[in-house]
Amino acid sequence: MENTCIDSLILKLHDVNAVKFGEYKLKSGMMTPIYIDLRVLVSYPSLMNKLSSLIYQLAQAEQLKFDSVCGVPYTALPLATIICSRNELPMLIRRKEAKDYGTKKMVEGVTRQGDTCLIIEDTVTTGSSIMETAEVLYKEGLKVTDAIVLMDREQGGVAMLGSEGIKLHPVISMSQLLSVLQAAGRISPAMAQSVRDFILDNNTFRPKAGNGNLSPLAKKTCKEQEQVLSYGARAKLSDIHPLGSKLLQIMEEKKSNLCVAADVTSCTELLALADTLGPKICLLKTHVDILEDFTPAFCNALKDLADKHNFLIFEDRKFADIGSTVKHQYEGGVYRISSWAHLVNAHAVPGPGVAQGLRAAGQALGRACLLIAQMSSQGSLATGEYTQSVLKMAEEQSDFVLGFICGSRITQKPQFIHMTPGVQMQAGGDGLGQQYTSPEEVIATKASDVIIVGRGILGASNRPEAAEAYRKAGWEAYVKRLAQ
Ligand SMILES: O=c1ccn([C@@H]2O[C@H](COP(=O)(O)O)[C@@H](O)[C@H]2O)c(=O)[nH]1
Repeated sequence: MENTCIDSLILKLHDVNAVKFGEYKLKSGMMTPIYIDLRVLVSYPSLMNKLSSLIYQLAQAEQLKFDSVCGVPYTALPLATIICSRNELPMLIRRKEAKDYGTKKMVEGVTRQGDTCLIIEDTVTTGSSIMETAEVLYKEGLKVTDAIVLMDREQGGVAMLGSEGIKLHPVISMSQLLSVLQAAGRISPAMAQSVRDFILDNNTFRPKAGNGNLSPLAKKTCKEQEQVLSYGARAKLSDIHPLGSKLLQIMEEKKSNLCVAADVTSCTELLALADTLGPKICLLKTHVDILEDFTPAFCNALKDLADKHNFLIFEDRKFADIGSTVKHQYEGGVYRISSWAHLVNAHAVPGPGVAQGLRAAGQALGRACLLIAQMSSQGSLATGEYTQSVLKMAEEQSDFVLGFICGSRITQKPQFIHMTPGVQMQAGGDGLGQQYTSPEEVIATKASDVIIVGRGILGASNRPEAAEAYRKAGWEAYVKRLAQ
């Protein structure tokens, strides 16, 4: 990007009164001798076009990788619109307030879990407006790694956003603006110096001491560290559920993050699967209610195989009723699930009582549960704020909830284990709503911990060979994530 071009745009910004000197109040309440008012830009389309081009050139020069662009409302919205329209990039619009009808969405546009969104902002002082937008995008399951700002006031925004894991790229800095205006005789050297002094004296960023003081989003900065904790290291965490610790140890020992979804309808076939695939898996997932010849003896035989091959059993029961009912369903009836399944899962729809009911029957037996935070099926309603509420529910009951069924990592807390169904070597679907993602994408990119594979293995002509291919792919993706 040429400086002469930026210099002339700075002068143009001054011409149109987008840069004002005097006594002004900032969003934070702080009084400032210089005010940048880029709201006026909408009245100067040619200037708006040029500034939008500069922003996009910077994104290209920095080789930023993103799937969509979101302008911080409202001033940066038209800038983002021009950039996206001219370069045919998908755009997202962040609402400042949810509609009270229709979808009630906070983000308009198509969002896909794990996608990266580039934020565009007009002016940054503290960085808080970018952070507010990032938080809304995080809730939609998006990642934000970079933001571009037209005008950085150099008062701590870069450092603050950096501490939250977002790299801020300024097009114009306050120092540059002051130098250009001074050189052009638009402001006196004394004025330029007094503004410089103000900027130096009013840095808004104070790094917080220690991880414990970090905001939830700042903890996201520790994301990389926590994602790269090995399964073995996580197994030794003091606050991990004992069964979570056991599972992580098994994963480390067997070099396997593969859970087989043993969706077959005969006990004999299921037991044969458990015996042949047992050495390759950390977890075997059942749907006991699809077995046509279920007998209580089957449960004992399965438990023996789990001991023989050192894997855990996960009954994918998806409990979703009031606590009292799920307690009966879990420990009673024909299946007596709590007596043989190490792990079960539950929807969070009924509220915390569902996990309380399961805990009442399972805790004394050393069992644990997973909450369903997201689903692999097309059009799933378990997204955004729902997923965040599931996370909160899990945090409040972490003595019994050891992790999640999800499409991608939803929390950086290393004691929670993330398990992802809808996995096949080739992305695609099954015609009934199931959507598939590859082991590499699930573990290395989406930072989940366990791949759950059913038909990718069951439909293969050689099941042990297919299971080995999935074990290897899942493990290699994990090793890659550790090395990132
Ligand atoms: O969101 C979810 C939750 C659970 N499942 C279960 O996982 C397996 C997937 O089987 P495939 O043959 O690999 O499609 C199956 O038992 C589902 O009930 C899920 O797919 N998605």
